[in-house]
Amino acid sequence: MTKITSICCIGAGYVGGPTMAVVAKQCPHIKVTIVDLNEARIAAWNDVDVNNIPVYEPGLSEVVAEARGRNLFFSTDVDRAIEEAEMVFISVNTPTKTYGAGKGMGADLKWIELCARQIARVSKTDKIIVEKSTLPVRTAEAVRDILHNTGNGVNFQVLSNPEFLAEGTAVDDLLNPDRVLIGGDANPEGQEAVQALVDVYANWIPRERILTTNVWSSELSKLVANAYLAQRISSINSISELCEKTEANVNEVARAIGTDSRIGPKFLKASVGFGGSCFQKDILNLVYISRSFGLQEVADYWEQVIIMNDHQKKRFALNIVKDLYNTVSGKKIAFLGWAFKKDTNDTRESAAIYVADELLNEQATIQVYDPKVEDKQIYADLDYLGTRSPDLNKKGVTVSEDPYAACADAHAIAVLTEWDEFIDYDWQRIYDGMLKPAKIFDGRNILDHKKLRAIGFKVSGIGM
Ligand SMILES: NC(=O)C1=CN([C@@H]2O[C@H](COP(=O)(O)OP(=O)(O)OC[C@H]3O[C@@H](n4cnc5c(N)ncnc54)[C@H](O)[C@@H]3O)[C@@H](O)[C@H]2O)C=CC1
Ligand SMILES: O=C(O)[C@H]1O[C@H](OP(=O)(O)OP(=O)(O)OC[C@H]2O[C@@H](n3ccc(=O)[nH]c3=O)[C@H](O)[C@@H]2O)[C@H](O)[C@@H](O)[C@@H]1O
Repeated sequence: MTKITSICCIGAGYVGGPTMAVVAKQCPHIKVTIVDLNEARIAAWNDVDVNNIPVYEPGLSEVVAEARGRNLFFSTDVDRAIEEAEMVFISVNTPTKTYGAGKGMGADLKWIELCARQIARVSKTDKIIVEKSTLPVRTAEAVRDILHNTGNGVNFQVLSNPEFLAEGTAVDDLLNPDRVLIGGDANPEGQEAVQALVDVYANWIPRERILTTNVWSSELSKLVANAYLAQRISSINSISELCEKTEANVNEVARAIGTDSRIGPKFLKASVGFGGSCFQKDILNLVYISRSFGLQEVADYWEQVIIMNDHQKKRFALNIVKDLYNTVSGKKIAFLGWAFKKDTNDTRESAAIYVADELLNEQATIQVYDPKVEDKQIYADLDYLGTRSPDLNKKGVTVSEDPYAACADAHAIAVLTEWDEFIDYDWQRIYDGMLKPAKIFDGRNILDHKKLRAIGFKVSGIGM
């Protein structure tokens, strides 16, 4: 049986970095090298001040501090790390395609293919290749084909090992996962590779939580898990709109249904809409795959989750306009939060971007405060949409490092991210500094609405 002593991970992003740092922490006997083409990113992972690592996750800098230099290494020398490793994880980005067939729907697998070709070219010894990126079902077939047809005659086993961590809780999720999923071939070589990876995780995860399946079930389960989670959010968000028409309260409805053990309480928090790099991308991918097999009804069913989410983001923005007497032109709206959820500096597909875009179309001026997101990221997010010139985005949006300054002289505040610190602000002070009537649109239902109303705010939540 293969006992793994050296691992390479291609891709030092939000998944590769935390995942492999935890593997290194929990397995001091395994040398883990994380490689990336992005030199700035690797330099940041190697920064002498461990607080400057490029991914903000509670507890991550401590994990990196413990393992870095001992058995955890970050490098741009991709070839060397592949060559030295017995097991190579591929954890590169797999975004939605922006060109050609499947544009806007299918996953762009060009980085996966580049990795496969590089591994094939460089490898001089047998290796286990692990798909850590989220991939369309049957991608392993293509990876295997490239490895076997362009390699140096060495043996490769391809496993699927999708990652289920959520940002903001990545370290906890990795240390104590609900399950780890490993898909491999049924033949003896495939099963030996599966066992080698099971043995890595078994260093800290109880064996009964390590599930093994065939490769295709594993690849597909990742897309389905994200689709189910996102579907719950779109479902409760659809009900939030009905609540607003009927004087029902979506928090009460969520509690009432969530206490049914068959439904369960998680992922029932109505919001301004889900964001993050994966839910939308993975559902679009599922829709695209279904359509490519001619499964129109299946595709339409899942696509509705995205349609509902887009509606929720737009509805939030348009409610602000409506409530501010049908015009926000020249009015200042303060945004509390830009990240797609709390405890992360990640802004990919954040609802805040789309809400800002709608309000800028209405000629609002926006001042953003987010405890972890830098101004250049905010402008990059808006520029990426291509709705208006970078100059106009800079004119319409300013970024503040102080929440009180961001809210000063504003007509309204929109809460876009559920950062805990927002709850405990001195709301009287904020109220005093705002134009009246002072309005709050709580896109996360996190603030104490009763208390705010007592101060004098006009408060709108989601679904109430
Ligand atoms: N972000 C998340 O919370 C989760 C993401 N995933 C999946 O994990 C995968 C990676 O996601 P993230 O880490 O968020 O992406 P990311 O964009 O943060 O990181 C990917 C990294 O791969 C590097 N890269 C791309 N091609 C390369 C190559 N040929 N050689 C070396 N480096 C290369 C890029 O420079 C980048 O730094 C995606 O498939 C995603 O769907 C899965 C679970 C959670
Ligand atoms: O594949 C991925 O990338 C990951 O996607 C999600 O993780 P993540 O996007 O990091 O964060 P979530 O906690 O799932 O939140 C996603 C979005 O939904 C929103 N959300 C979440 C829960 C809820 O009840 N309501 C709600 O609006 C969040 O604010 C956020 O914008 C999944 O939870 C992970 O299991 C998965 O590994």
